[in-house]
Amino acid sequence: MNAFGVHSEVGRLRKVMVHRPDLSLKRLTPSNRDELLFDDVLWVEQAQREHDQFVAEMRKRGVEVFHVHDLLTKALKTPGARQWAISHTVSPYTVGPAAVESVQRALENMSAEALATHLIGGVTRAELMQYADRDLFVHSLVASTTPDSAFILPPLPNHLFTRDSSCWLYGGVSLNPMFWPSRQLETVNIGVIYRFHPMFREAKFDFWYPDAGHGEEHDEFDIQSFGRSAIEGGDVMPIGNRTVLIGVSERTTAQMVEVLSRRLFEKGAVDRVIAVELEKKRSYMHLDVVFTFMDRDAVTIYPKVIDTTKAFSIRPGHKPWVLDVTEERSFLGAVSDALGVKQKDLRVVTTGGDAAQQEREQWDSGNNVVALSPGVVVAYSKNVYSNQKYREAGIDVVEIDGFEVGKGRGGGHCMTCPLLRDP
Ligand SMILES: NC(=[NH2+])NCCC[C@H](N)C(=O)O
Repeated sequence: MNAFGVHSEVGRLRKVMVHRPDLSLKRLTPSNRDELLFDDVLWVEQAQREHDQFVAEMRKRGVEVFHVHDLLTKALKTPGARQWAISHTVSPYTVGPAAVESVQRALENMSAEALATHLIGGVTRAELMQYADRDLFVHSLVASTTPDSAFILPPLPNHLFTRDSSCWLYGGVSLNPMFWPSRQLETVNIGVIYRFHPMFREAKFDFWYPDAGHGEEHDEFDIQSFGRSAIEGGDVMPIGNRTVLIGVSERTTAQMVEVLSRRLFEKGAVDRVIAVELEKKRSYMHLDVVFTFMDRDAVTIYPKVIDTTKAFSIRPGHKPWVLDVTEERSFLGAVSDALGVKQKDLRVVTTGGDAAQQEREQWDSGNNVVALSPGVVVAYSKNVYSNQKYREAGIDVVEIDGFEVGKGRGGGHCMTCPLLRDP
């Protein structure tokens, strides 16, 4: 068995990457939380307790859990990693041309652990000055006009949602160009992990996107080339049977679905991509907030969105650069067809309660469950109406608290990046 690869949405989860709330979440304030895509500030210690509970439930069931901060610290100790991380994070685009050199030098002076902390948690001018030369002030307008407590490098609180910055599709991984500027640097950190951490360096797997190998010798990864072509892992699901579902959403463009589909077809990794169109709206920012799998033949849906959505199947065309795109009669019909389940046998469980309760629980990630094995899912305890329905449908629901961690709008599915999962 390969060390990494994700072959379904519900097969036994064996390895997963998560991010424990840390400095980056302490940086959230009422004035920056909007731009940082959080609906409120968090009580970070409580968020940590909730996250620890989530991790404990997974470990109890045999899942090997890796933390982003640990992986990044270790990766940064590999020769070349520090330089790659710093040069991809600190550019004229992030700190202004005049400060690039001094900020890079300052980060060079940090230990691997401190560097990981600040690549995730951002760095204020005051913090940076502990590591930087005084000439930073003389040359940089950015440094001169940034107050001490303001950021020279931004915090990345959405690292909490490891689902989005990268995603595994069968035997390879995609490092995703993310839609909002406030999330784009996450992919650099995650890229450092996959490129330089010994555990990944020693493993055999493909990079679906960008098309690059391990390490600095294949360095096509350039944050500044991120244009309109965005994709986020919350929209992407390898459901098995050589099929991938991808939401075309606020965060994932049709252009990028084509790019990734073509690449997966060229590499012979999949035969069919089902693209599902979602309204571009914060509450439905990704496919996985309105639709997730609970069992081989069971899904949870937010009916208001899924009942009316359009879906298209994309298959390899007659020439390598051509794609065959056909509209499906219904999204759930296409999903059952791809799974080899008769549509009438697909168990579709809707968000619980009346219309108002459904809207509230969808907002609180009631449809965003993560399966640990077929029929066993993790869900927030606050979604009482939905959880009860899942149980009535025969699903084993493991409840965790999500009062604080949920404020960024994500549940168990968003907070996990599966690294190894059975078919
Ligand atoms: N896979 C997901 N649904 N992730 C949720 C991401 C939430 C995050 N605050 C954002 O807006 O980007």
